[in-house]
Amino acid sequence: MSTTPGTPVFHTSGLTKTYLQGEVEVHALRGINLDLYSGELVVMLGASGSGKSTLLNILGGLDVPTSGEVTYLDTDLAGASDKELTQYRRDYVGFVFQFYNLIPSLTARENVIAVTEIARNPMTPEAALALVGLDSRADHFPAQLSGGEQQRVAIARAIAKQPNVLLCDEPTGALDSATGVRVLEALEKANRETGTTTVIITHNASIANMADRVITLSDGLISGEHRNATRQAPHTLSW
Ligand SMILES: Nc1ncnc2c1ncn2[C@@H]1O[C@H](COP(=O)(O)OP(=O)(O)OP(=O)(O)O)[C@@H](O)[C@H]1O
Repeated sequence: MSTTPGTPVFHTSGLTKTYLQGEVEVHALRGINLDLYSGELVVMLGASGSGKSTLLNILGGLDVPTSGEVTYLDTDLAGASDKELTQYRRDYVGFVFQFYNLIPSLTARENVIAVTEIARNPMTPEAALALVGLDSRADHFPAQLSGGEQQRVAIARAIAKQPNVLLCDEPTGALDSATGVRVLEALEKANRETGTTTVIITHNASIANMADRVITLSDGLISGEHRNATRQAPHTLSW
């Protein structure tokens, strides 16, 4: 299955990000021109330091660019205030990070509820946990779950508010291949069943075949882009 491009959700043009480390300027992004489309699953590849996290953080409203344009639908993310970015993240964006950031004293269900309580249009915590195959573990605490299961709870938490976009930064980075595949299956299913525009960043090229589209970053620039004819099921991937 492969989606055809629909409406652009994100648009960037000439996007740059420069960090100052002491006296030294680090050019993390050096002119990114990119459109991301509604409902697509994009894998973003690139070596360590190529700018993947910086780009994802700007798309997710966690950081702002140094120059250039970045819009989410009609919202200008480059010129938004902190308050507007907070609202944007709360209403539209789900994040999944390499380390799961679950609250250890809360069960899986309660970790999801922490988000659904403040969301505008959430699914039930049970539905979110069922989507990642963990409905039977809802009353378990993070310490009673494996790394892969904890990451799936983190995915349930991210998708429970039904975000328009799901941004995943190395979601399998801390996991072995078999466990990572189950996490990718949960992300693929969430994308397919909820239509959330999904970006997965990784340095692991094996993951690219599950995407509608693959974008490669090198040294702060897009160095490659291709569309897969079909999306390969995550269970066929290994590394
Ligand atoms: N807060 C910061 N302050 C200074 N430099 C930074 C900061 N964040 C990122 N950088 C630098 O910007 C460049 C791009 O970093 P970024 O984390 O976006 O790359 P990445 O492709 O996600 O790498 P990795 O795969 O290792 O996470 C790197 O040279 C990094 O050291």
